[in-house]
Amino acid sequence: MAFFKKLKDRLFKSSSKLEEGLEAIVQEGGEEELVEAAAPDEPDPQPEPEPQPVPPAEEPEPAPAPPGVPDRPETPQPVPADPIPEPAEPVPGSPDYPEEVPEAPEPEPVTPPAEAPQPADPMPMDPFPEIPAGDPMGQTARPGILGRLLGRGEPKTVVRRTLDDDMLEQLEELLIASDMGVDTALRVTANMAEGRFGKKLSTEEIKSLLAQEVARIMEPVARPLPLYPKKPQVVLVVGVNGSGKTTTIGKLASQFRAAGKKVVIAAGDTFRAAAVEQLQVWGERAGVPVLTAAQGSDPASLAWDAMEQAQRDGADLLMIDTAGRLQNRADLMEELAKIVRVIRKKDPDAPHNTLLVLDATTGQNALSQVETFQKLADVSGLVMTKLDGTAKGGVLVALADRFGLPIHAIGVGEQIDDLQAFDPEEFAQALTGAAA
Ligand SMILES: Nc1nc2c(ncn2[C@@H]2O[C@H](COP(=O)(O)OP(=O)(O)OP(=O)(O)O)[C@@H](O)[C@H]2O)c(=O)[nH]1
Repeated sequence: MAFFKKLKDRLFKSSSKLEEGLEAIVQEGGEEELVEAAAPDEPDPQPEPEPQPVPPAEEPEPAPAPPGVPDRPETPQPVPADPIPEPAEPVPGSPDYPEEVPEAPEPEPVTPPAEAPQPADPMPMDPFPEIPAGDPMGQTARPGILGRLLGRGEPKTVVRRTLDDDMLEQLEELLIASDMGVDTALRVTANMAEGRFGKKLSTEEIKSLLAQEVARIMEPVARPLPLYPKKPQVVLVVGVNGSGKTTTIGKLASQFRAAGKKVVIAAGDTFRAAAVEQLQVWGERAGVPVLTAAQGSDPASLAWDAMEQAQRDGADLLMIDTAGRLQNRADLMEELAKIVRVIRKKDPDAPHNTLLVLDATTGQNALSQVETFQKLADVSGLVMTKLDGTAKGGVLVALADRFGLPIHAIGVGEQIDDLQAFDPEEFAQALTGAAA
């Protein structure tokens, strides 16, 4: 599936929440204006995003689905029960002459007719029939008809609202409610307003401005996991229990393996049998060996063994899962520090990456998790999971704005291929619902 479509589909909760909010703000104080209908036969620009796979190997994506759906022909209007009185009797045989004179108007209050009656000659009130694909009628019809069929020439309206203090305040509130955080929401709205104060804006224009601002903030942090010419490159994976560490390790392992890399996983949360089993399942799925140790044994000792095996096997990548018990931070800090001390005996530069896995559904809580884990470990980058099915996708903007840590990937589902490289523009469009 095209990356953009997938992300947009999966982020629909965040996007629809923002879209609805923006729509409501503009409708509230806006005025309807007449606009020229856009020429529907203009070429629709369809940028083809080239998503960067998380591992270095290119994962070709099929062309994305068109981001915008062209205007559908007008929905057929049910013929009013009381038709417009005809000034004169239509002549039988004339195009206006109805084939059957109805006995009496039959209102259908519950279900509209599947197909509105189609008198021989279309009148202005007639529903416009759909043009079947390839129907030459669409080519040969009179320009007026074609224009009408395609919606051209129809008077269209758009609601625009003047950007004033009230509207700015509402926008700020909406962005805060979308988990962007107060500071980021203020900065984003201020930037959106710059040079536009007192101007009239439609929902689509605001969405597009918002998407630009979001993309600008996200651009510097969209960085794939850096790969070093080190064997093995050690990736320590940290995060609270349930954030998606195991799943992310499995997905990453699978992608790296598909890119031709040799991967070893160490199940470093030795206290939780379920966590180890889960990692073994993912290792199997990814076709990658998972090193485990007896329950309750020292994770640092497992890390040492894993380092030895990875070196022996000539592995490119060693991913070490860790415990996520924040209840006892001192213990966790010591455990992580010990793992690092031990692997540094084998490679003074290890771990080369310390990935913090965050769960998007926790919203603003993700910010405090970053702060906590930065104290516990030397976090080098983030993976944000569960962006599908949450209305809290805005937290990623707050994270980028506040910490500037690289976002290496995002999780958009529970399947093995549901880990995507982070693309700031596509994310911004998916989040705001702006057209590409
Ligand atoms: N929808 C969705 N679910 C995810 C995603 N990533 C992980 N999950 C689910 O989140 C739950 C927790 O994921 P785990 O990978 O087990 O999390 P963990 O951090 O390893 O948790 P512990 O094993 O408890 O330490 C599982 O049910 C996963 O299927 C994602 O991107 N989207």
